[in-house]
Amino acid sequence: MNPNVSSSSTNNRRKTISVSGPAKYDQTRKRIERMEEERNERRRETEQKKAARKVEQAKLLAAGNPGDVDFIGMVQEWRDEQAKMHNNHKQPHYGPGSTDNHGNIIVAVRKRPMSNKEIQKKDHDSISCFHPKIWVHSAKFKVDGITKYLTHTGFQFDHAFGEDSTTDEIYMATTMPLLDHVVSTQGRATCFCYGMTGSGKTYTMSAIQQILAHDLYEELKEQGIQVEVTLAFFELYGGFVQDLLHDRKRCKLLEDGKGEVNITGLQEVPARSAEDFLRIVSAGHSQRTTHTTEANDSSSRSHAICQVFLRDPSNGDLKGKLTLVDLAGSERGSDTKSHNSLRRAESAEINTSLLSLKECIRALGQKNTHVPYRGSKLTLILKDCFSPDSKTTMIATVSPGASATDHSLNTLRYADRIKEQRISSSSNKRSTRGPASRTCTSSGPSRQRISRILSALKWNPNSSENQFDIQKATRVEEDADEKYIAESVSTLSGEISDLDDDEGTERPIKETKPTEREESEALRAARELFDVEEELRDEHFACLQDMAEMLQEEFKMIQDMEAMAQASDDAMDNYAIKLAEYLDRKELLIRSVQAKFDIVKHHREMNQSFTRDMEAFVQT
Ligand SMILES: Nc1ncnc2c1ncn2[C@@H]1O[C@H](COP(=O)(O)OP(=O)(O)OP(=O)(O)O)[C@@H](O)[C@H]1O
Repeated sequence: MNPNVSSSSTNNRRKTISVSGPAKYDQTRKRIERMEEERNERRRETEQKKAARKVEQAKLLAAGNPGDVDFIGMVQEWRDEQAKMHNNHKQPHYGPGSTDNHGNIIVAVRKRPMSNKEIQKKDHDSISCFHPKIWVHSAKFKVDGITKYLTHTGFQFDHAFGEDSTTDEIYMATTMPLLDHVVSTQGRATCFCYGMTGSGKTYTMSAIQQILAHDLYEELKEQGIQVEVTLAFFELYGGFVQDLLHDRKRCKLLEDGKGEVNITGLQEVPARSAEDFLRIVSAGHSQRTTHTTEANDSSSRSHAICQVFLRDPSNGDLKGKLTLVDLAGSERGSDTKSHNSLRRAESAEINTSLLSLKECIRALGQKNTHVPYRGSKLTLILKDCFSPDSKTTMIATVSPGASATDHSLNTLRYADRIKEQRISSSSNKRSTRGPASRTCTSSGPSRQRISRILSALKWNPNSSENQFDIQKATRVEEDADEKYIAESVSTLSGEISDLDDDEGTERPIKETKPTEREESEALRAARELFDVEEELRDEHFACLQDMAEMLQEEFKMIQDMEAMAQASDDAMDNYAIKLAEYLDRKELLIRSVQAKFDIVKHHREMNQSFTRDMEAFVQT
């Protein structure tokens, strides 16, 4: 025993030891017990999850959808969350009462249901539609290679239709406005269906044609318009125009001295009734060129163009023209690897024409005076569809399967680029909004017409789920004019006050203030420069994205070519065909950036001259 330590302190310490020893032990024991409990809890949870997963898997199997249960669960969870915030495409976004003003271009997307083939291949639905948005869910694995997660890429269009949407709804939102334009203004309008092969273009376009056939004659009768309806139906296949209504007779594409494009040999067929119309169109469809592709057993490898002419019965003068274009399915380079050289050349031509079409519609949306319609035969044929007073609808169709997400993303990006430009151009033109947009906002189909088309829909008008109410719609139609005027006045005053605010910050010295007109012109030039610079940046960015994508595909193409070189003498030929396609696409992309760059250059020069004038003004 240490003599320096008193017995009392030793006792105290003993006491402490004897107290803290069992307490500490107790604590440790409790912690171990808690850990064990937690582990058991985790095990129970895992077991429960496994059991639930099994039940879920069995349910999916019974429902004929044996896809990846984890990804399906994640997508469902995400949808449940979103459903709280969004509506499906239930409300009318067309007709009387619609406040949508989509201008000259309407961009819509349609997702088709999963096909039996996809279900058998254990694919799962990876696209969610909540009008006007659509999301593509990409299934990913973390670096550990086990943990699954999803990425969600969203797009917004004028209309987004899910697998439950009927073609009647799609018709009313996308094609009916075109028919109205053609019938009531004797104008021109075009409806395109675009998407990857097997995504539902032909399905959608055929159904639109069915409804259109009835609506057209009813509409002409209702409005008391006397015209002769004639149809031309042809396909553009491998660069050749073939008349589908006359045994696929080859026609010549000619451009006369005035720049008018004519298809010589193409014959119009009179369609005196809806039944006539349908019979002719169905005969045309049966003549289309189809082949089996990786993605579709019966893939249309041509662009099918159905032209509906309204002609003056006395002299044949054109009184309106509606063009319906079922575009050939887009395929990516990697999809064409198992094709022979002819099929690959076919795909290359299709892709080039689709790229060129995108550039033309974008130019139209931007109200560009130069539309690059010479980029392909397709756009050359459709030259008159790109006139400034024409209306255009683009329906992008997507397949829902997870195995098609890359394609779906491509399709949506394509459609988005068209819309993106349209939005920026319409916002540029905000201050010039006038009577033209008034027609779109306030006038719509008659009450009878809405009920006629609605009666074809599967909706029950009495159901509380259907927020479409004919009574209400008619009331809104009556109020629309007044509302339009009020809206216009308030928008205009908003714009004027915006301008005033900006001008306030620009005024440096009171005495040297330029006149109001000169100042607002300088401001407008500055705003326009800002807008076009932004457009150039967007264009450049999108071009780089496309180029980066192409770069990857080209690397793959070279690898494929090298691998094939040992097996086939065709390898170099195929490589050359694909390379030509890539070079064409790049040229188009560069041209579109160059065009934007030239516009910016022009605006910068204008702006500098304004600045010089303003400085000179200040100095005097
Ligand atoms: N909305 C839909 N509802 C039900 N089935 C659909 C729908 N859309 C497409 N399908 C079916 O999917 C298959 C492929 O459709 P479709 O032939 O229209 O595709 P596509 O895009 O025209 O293909 P391609 O470009 O290869 O010709 C068809 O069997 C069609 O019946």
